[in-house]
Formats: sequence, structure tokens, C-alpha cells
Amino acid sequence: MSREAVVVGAGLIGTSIGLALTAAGWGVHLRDRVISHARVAEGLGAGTVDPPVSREVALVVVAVPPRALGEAIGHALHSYPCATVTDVGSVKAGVLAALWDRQAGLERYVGSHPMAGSQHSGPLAARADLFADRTWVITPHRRSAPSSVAVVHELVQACGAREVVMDVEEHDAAVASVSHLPQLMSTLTAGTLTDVPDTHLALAGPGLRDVTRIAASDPVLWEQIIAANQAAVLDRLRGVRMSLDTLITAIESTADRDELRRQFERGVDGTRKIPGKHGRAPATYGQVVVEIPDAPGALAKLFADVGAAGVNVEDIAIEHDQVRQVGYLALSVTPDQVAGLERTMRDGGWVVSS
Ligand SMILES: O=C(O)C(=O)C[C@]1(C(=O)O)C=C[C@@H](O)C=C1
Repeated sequence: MSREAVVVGAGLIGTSIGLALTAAGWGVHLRDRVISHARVAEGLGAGTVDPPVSREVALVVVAVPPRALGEAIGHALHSYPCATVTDVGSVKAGVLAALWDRQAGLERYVGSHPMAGSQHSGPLAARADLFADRTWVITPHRRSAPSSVAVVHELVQACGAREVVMDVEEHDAAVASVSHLPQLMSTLTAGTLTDVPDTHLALAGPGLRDVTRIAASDPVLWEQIIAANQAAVLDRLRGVRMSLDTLITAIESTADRDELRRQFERGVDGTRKIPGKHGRAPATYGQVVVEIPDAPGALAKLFADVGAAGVNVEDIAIEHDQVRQVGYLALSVTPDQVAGLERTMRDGGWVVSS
């Protein structure tokens, strides 16, 4: 089998897959409706924007938003006649149903879903190790060829993920519980903050940040995900509505606090059920925290200086000082690069927090 792959959609997930496949020795060809995304991904080392020889392509990964999946998968099956085609969409049943009756070559399609992402989107947020140690669900259907399932298995291996095989209906029910409902709860919680006064928000600690991180995710993408998994999500949400009523009654009841405590105990039980082993960060990085003035061009200059130092930044986070007009940019790098980067930044006139 050739090791030529096409990644359709050079966003966070597509570019991260391109980086991982390239590192594993695949030749990756990047495609995106927005050519600048594909070029940025190419610049990051995720593959090339040059077109492949279509019959030489063994794998196509479709990483486009949910509503565009059916058409993009159909197009890939048609354009790359020898390739296994997979997608990385968060909901599987609707896409398969749409392809089922009218799509030739369906035996070469095997759905999949990496359980990894970020609240940030676009190729610049991509990381080669985004999937390391994460679960990646493969959802073969009745007509999937075993040889195609094997190709998707290779993709999962190349990305360093942990494979789980599941049928599409079970997958969609599972992600309603472990991904879609948590997203909605985070979104609802963060939404309540919009009318909280700034003086109150200034007290926010890590607890609030923990429960609202994913609320910053792309609204257009999530609207499509939830709409695609309507029935399963509604089922879980109605359960939450009942729990919320029980909780309100428990808080109202001043005589009996048992029910209120039971609600907290149920929460503790729930956290204990999350398999911790695969939830940890895939790699441990060191951090270099640089102060940035709240001024136009400061961020671009900082990145230029980091780039000139030849350091590969694995992740970034920005915090704003609540009093001074500055921000703090935390650059995650491999531990052996921390001291050198701190020195270079200080030499370049930046204030580095130690
Ligand atoms: O942690 C994040 O930022 C995610 O994007 C996570 C997450 C998830 O719920 O696990 C969100 C949706 C995707 O389909 C896969 C991953």
C-alpha cells in the first residue's frame, strides 16, 4: 500500500492529523476551501498543497464541519478511487444514512472520531501530539471492507491514539453523554457570566476557568454538531432538567439537607467514573511566561522573536492582568528548551516571569 494521504480541511484537527501523519512517514496533501488555511498548514509542516496523483492515494481524511461532511466524503470516494476515506466528524449516523443509498464505493468509507480537540480553532492551533494517548473511535458499517478498516487503524496508530471500535448508533449515544452534554453545560454556565459585573468577575479563580474552557469553542461548529445529534442530546438534556428541578427543591428545603448532599455525592461518583488514565495531557511541557504590553503589534513581534530563536511552541495561553494594561503569554515548550528561550527573550528586551 502507498503511504500517500489527502487531508481535506486544514483546520485544527486536519492540520494536527497532517502533522502526525507526516511525522509517521506519510506523504500528506492538504486541501481546504480556504487556500490560505492549507498554506498555513503547509508552512507548519503538515504536508504539501501540491495535488497528489489520485490513484496513488491510500487514505483520505475528511476534516470539515458536520454539515459539509456528506458531500466531501462523496467527493473523496469519487476522486480517489483506490483510497480508504474516513472522516473525523463528531456525529456519525446521519452522515452514513445520507451516503447509504446513493454513494458508490461505500465499502471504502469507514467513519472515525478522535476524542481530542481544543477551544481554539484553525491550523495555527494544531499540534502533532493532539491525539497522543487520546481515544479515537472507529465506526465501521455493514459494508465497510476489512482492508479499509485496517487503513483507518493505521491512521489511529500513526497519531498515537487509543483505538475503540463501535457502531454508529452507539457512538452517537455515547458522545451525547460524554461530549455534547458537557459542552452544553459549559456553554450555559459561561453564558450566565454575560450579565455579571466586572467587579464580581474579577474574583474568578481556577474553578470557573475549568468549567468554562470549552464554552469558548466555535459556535458555528457546535450548532452543527448538536443539530446532527438532536435525539440523543435531547434525551440527556431532559435528564438534566429533572436533576435541576430536584436540586432547586433540595436547596429550597431548609429542613432537610440530605438531598442536597446526595446531589454533591452523585457528582463525586460521576467524576470517579471518568477513566483518568487517558485523560491526562499527552506530554508534559515547560512554560515560559512573557509579559506583553496591550499594544498593537506586540503579539506579532513576540512570535517573530520566538520563531527567530528556533523554538517550537507546543501550546499557548494568554491571561490579562486585571490591573495593569499588560497580558501574560504562557508559551509551552519542551522542558529542555525553557532556559534557552527565557534567556533569548530577556536578551530581546522582554519581561519574563520566573
Ligand atoms: O477538549 C476539547 O477542547 C475538545 O474539543 C473535546 C472534544 C470532547 O468532547 O472530548 C469535543 C468535541 C470533539 O468531537 C472531540 C473532542
